[in-house]
Amino acid sequence: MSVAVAASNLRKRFISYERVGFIRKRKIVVEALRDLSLNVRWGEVYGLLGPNGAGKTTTVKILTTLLIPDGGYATIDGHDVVREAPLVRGIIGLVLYPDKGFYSRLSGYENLAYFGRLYGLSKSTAEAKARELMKLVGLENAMNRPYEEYSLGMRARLAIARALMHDPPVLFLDEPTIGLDPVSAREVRELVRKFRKEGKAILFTSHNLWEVEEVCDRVGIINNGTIVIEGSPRDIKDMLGLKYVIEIEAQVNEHVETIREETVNPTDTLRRIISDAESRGLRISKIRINEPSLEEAFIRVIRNEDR
Ligand SMILES: Nc1ncnc2c1ncn2[C@@H]1O[C@H](COP(=O)(O)OP(=O)(O)OP(=O)(O)O)[C@@H](O)[C@H]1O
Repeated sequence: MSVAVAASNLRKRFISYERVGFIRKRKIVVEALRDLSLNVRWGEVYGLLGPNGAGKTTTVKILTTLLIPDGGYATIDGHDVVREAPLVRGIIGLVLYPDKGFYSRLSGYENLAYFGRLYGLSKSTAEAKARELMKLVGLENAMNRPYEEYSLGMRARLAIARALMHDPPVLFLDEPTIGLDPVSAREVRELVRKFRKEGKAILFTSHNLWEVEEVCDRVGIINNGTIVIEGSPRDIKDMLGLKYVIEIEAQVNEHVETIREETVNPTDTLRRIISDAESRGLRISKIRINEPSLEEAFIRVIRNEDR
């Protein structure tokens, strides 16, 4: 699988001011990114996780040409995000939270058609695409209602539709399910899986770790501006040595025995427990395996880092 998004040693500093007393201000330097590197492959959903202020949005903004890094470089399909910014904009779709830039008096459909024109589509193509995408994101019944009347969930769906107007092969979805009800959030996850199947590369951020675990092939946990651990959710749990809990209920005649073991290697442990139970003439009636969650991994990583 080749690389769609490549970031190498990205650095970004913000100069800001904090108040000291009523009038005086003191200059502060915020190191938002410190040598951040990551790759997203074609046909992959990459989840960027991190606590508030870790640098996720800054990373997304650099990769989508909205911010210029102070150091390092990044490419999208081999094109430099700074030197070839206009070209890069043509091959990426972006959903940024909170979404901005829709025209409140225009309908959802008119907004999409308008952005389609900005992407260089002809009037008829933009209108056809707008109709198709309103349907895809489940807004066909609200096509002609003004944007200002849209609920939070409808706005989130429209933002996804806008990101798809020019059919980009690379998608950046910054908290695309925030504020969505469970049914709508599931529909968005299904859309993301559909895009992956089509071979698109998707960078996804969310604070919902359960969701990230369900949708992402690989995850990078970012803290204080750099990736501190990366891999599939399973790999990350293994790297941290998180324990699975295996519980087995076994019977001999009327007697029920519960065997419970914590392990980092569930396959081998399960095999051993089953063979021990069988050699003792026990009949296994229930097996339960509790997998550690990505949330546990996340908390472990961030706590260790902050120590
Ligand atoms: N324009 C700016 N000026 C000053 N500081 C900024 C600016 N934008 C971001 N920062 C700082 O950079 C750091 C990283 O911010 P960023 O928005 O990338 O975090 P994040 O991981 O997306 O956080 P969240 O999960 O809260 O959205 C934070 O300390 C933030 O205060």
